[in-house]
Amino acid sequence: MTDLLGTSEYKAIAAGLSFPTQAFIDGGFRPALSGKTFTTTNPATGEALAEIAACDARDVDLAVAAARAAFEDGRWSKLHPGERKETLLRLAALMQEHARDLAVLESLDAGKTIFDCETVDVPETIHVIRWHAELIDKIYDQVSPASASHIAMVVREPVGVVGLVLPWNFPLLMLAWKIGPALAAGCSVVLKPAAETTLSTLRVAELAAEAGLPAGVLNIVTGSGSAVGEPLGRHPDVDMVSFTGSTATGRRFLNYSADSNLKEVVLELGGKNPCVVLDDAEDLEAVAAHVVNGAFWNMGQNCSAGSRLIVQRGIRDRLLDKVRAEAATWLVGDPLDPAIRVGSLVSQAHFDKVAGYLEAAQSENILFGGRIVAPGFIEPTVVETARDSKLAVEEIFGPILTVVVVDSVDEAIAVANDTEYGLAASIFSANGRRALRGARALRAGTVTVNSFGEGDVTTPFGGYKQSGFGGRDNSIHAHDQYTQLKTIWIDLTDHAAGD
Ligand SMILES: NC(=O)C1=CN([C@@H]2O[C@H](COP(=O)(O)OP(=O)(O)OC[C@H]3O[C@@H](n4cnc5c(N)ncnc54)[C@H](O)[C@@H]3O)[C@@H](O)[C@H]2O)C=CC1
Ligand code: BAL
Repeated sequence: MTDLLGTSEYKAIAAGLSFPTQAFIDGGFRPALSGKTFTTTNPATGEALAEIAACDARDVDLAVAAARAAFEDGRWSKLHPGERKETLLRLAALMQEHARDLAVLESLDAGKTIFDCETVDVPETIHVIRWHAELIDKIYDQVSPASASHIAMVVREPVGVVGLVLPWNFPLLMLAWKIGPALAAGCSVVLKPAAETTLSTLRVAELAAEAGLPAGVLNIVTGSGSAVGEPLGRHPDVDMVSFTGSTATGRRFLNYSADSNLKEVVLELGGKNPCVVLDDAEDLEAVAAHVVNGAFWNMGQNCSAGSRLIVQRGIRDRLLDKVRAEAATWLVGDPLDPAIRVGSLVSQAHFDKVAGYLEAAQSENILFGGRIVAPGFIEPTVVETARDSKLAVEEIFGPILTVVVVDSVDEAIAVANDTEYGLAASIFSANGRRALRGARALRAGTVTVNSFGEGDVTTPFGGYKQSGFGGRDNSIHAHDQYTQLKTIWIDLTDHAAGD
């Protein structure tokens, strides 16, 4: 467990941080070709943090060309997997060396709590990079069950130049989920961070160069979705795109692919994830802790947030008492105070969106919270509502938990599945068979039983329905995104000898 510092010590670190602000292309930092920049701010204070290169399609072209050259000459793609592993392990070690600075940078740029950055985001990011590095020299190719006169091999090859487009809610962790398997597999990367949260990504690029990652293998193009994300999605020399973000933008990437070179597309999208608590659930304090963590962790800005509590009537009152008591312990405030669990929403625009839902909640049955604490800061809010209300149906991506009361297990499952999304779900019951039947019936990529979570790096993560498309992040299955299967069929017949 990380030893946390005091707020004043974190503020001192923040004041002394230095980090790159330009795009990282072909092994070096450079301004946007247009010379333009955009301002990134600390959403908790509104203060400007840095001016960052505002790239456009011409910078994307440069980055893709650098990535293609690196891929084709094999400076990374053709290395022995063990050599790629060593470089990625050096990167992980450098990130560990600079873990505290990375945590503070992440907190400043995203409004995330230093508690989460120190205890989850940064350590988990390092773990994920290490895990994929360690995996890559332990994956074997296959030989098929062909006849004695043939050998048929099924080999994995890196897919080529990959475009990775990141969201702002877990900037470092999503970076690791994507570059970990992509680089381990031997791909070259052109990565676009979310404009709101670019700084930690650029710092990792700097560390990757220090770790010995060859030039051109990891390129970071900074800027907006329309100026950088779209040209990357449409680029004819990008072989695949892996995207995490909203369902609306994910849909665009399918169009970009269809309109350009039919690049492969993997989408990890939104969610409105049900947390089902049945009448026979036990240890309601623990259940409430999971419910509150699921709903309010990272200010609810989590695609797998357990944002819909579906509770059986018989347990409603007792559970909600515990939920209220637990939510009251989640203090809202300065993200650099390690006692704080709810920091700032990521941006003014996102705050405005969530505040709109909070406004809608005022005409419902608010059971806890319901207030704006300060610009950017919304207190954890629990609101009972009809199953088909806007609050219960739409992805809010903020600290607002809806509660829907049901009368039976069947109704609970039906309400849980009555959504266009299917990313994650939880079910709480002391009856093992009932819980497992529920887990099988819930239409979601990850279902947790008697807990909230999204698994770890060892288990695949991705969605059913409009929560996902084309592949999975995490686990050995993440490597399927970044590799092609090639069949090599060898005829052993010696025609000259007649056998
Ligand atoms: N599934 C998830 O993890 C996330 C879901 N969201 C949801 O999306 C909502 C909107 O947030 P946004 O930041 O606007 O998400 P977004 O999906 O638009 O942004 C994600 C990434 O896509 C890029 N992008 C945006 N427009 C693009 C375009 N036209 N072409 C190519 N790339 C583009 C962005 O710059 C960013 O890097 C949130 O309120 C939340 O509901 C947001 C972030 C993460
Ligand atoms: N929870 C990890 C994936 C995401 O929220 O974007």
